[in-house]
Amino acid sequence: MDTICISPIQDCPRYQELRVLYEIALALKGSELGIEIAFEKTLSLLKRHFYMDKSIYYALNDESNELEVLSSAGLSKRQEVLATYKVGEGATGLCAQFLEPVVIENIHQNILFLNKSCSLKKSEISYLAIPALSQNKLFGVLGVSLTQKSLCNIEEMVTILTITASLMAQSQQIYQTINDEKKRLKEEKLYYKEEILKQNEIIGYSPVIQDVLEIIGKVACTNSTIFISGETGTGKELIAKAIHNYSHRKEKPYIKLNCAAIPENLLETELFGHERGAFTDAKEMRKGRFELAHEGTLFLDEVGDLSLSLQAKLLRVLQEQEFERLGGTKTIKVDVRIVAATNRDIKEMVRQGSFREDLFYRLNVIPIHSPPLRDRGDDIILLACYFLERFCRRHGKERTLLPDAQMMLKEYTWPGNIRELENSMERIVLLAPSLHVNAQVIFSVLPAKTKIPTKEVETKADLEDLERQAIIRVLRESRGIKIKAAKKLGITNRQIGYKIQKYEICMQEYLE
Ligand SMILES: Nc1ncnc2c1ncn2[C@@H]1O[C@H](COP(=O)(O)OP(=O)(O)OP(=O)(O)O)[C@@H](O)[C@H]1O
Repeated sequence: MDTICISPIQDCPRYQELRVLYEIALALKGSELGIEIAFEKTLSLLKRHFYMDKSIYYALNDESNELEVLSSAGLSKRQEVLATYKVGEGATGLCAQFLEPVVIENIHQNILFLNKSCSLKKSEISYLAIPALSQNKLFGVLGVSLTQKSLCNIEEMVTILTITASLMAQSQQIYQTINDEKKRLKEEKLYYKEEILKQNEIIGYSPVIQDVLEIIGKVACTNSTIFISGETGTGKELIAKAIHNYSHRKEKPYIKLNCAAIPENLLETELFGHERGAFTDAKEMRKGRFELAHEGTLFLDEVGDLSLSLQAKLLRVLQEQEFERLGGTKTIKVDVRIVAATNRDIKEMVRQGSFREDLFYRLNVIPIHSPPLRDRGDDIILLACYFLERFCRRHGKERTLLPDAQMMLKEYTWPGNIRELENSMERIVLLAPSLHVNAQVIFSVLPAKTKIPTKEVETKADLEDLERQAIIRVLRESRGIKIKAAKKLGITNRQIGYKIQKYEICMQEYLE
């Protein structure tokens, strides 16, 4: 009986082709991390297995509409640069133009084979250009040149190369998507970083704030303790942050503790931390703000609210730069720069005995006074415009301050200082009915006792300003009805029309 001999599957040419495709798929796996190496492997696999002279992957440059070599097996770096084709140019370009494979059986006798890389050898016979498509979009062209040794059933080769080109296009697409996303996130990060920096900017040109900025510039890079005094909302925390940001500690932590916001019994733990089991709820060891601020800056806000017993503990840390966690015996050494602040009259507290004198002198090494807003002159308008712009951007609106509105802002006393101005500007952006914000709008957001300012009439401009304000007031009272307003003012309809035009009064604002 004849024995049937079954050849091992490895000897079957189909199996070999599948094997190459399998290896290509493996090479392209993980190509999102960097496609150059994966593509190089792929092209080398093709070249080696099918005895090609060279295999090249051209990526489509969307902007220039050119095919540029992304990776190759068989070309030198110089040849890669030379081998750039416009879409439609030569066999490679035609393949990209018509999104179809282009087969040149004899490259030595075909004008479509341009040989721009100047790398044509006698051994090369045929050239195949295959479009690399993913989701019907062209990403590039896979070009290979076959030799006498290449096992050449051209049709089969086109199939294998079409599968390979498609896998390469998909890899390129994923890689590009990830790269674009990374770029977008990087730009976004930069934008937010700048925004945060902008929000930490101390705005102001008035002499009083310039003095503060000068002191910050001089002392930020030292390790001296700083004591910031000033009314609520004057920017004491902003000053503390600026000191940290301008110091050599800026890359280290900036830690804040508001001494007034934490109950007395918890404040000690907040400052110094606690060991596990120090008290009933202490299930884990916890570091305090002093430890967290190691090598950085600790901002003690409302330090005037510390109890006398905590003042004594704080004094010890400031003197020795060491402490123990609550319930612990280990001494912890820290290197922390202290910036303290209060809006209370600390000297008076020292006189009355509610703030330790020795602690006050320890903290008050470099005193900085944050001036109230009412003393900052034109900075009020500068800050108002700064906040107006910020809130307009945030709420997608457009608003501008008219001169009478600016005058009113300047004349108000701002007991809540810059914080009050900031909040008022946000309300104005949200409530102002139209682009031009006038004194009436400001009046409606400020506390009731505020008066619409009246100015002495000295010049023609003052007189005109007064006339403008009177017309606006009457227009508002008349709900934008011109004839009614004219009657109230005792002028004709034509006269009021002329003045509305002259003073560029926006009627839309007063119509209901
Ligand atoms: N010169 C300034 N330029 C821009 N924004 C400022 C300025 N001063 C203060 N601000 C802003 O005003 C608000 C209040 O400032 P901050 O919290 O620093 O005041 P504070 O004096 O620490 O207040 P408190 O005494 O209530 O703790 C913050 O939003 C801050 O960004």
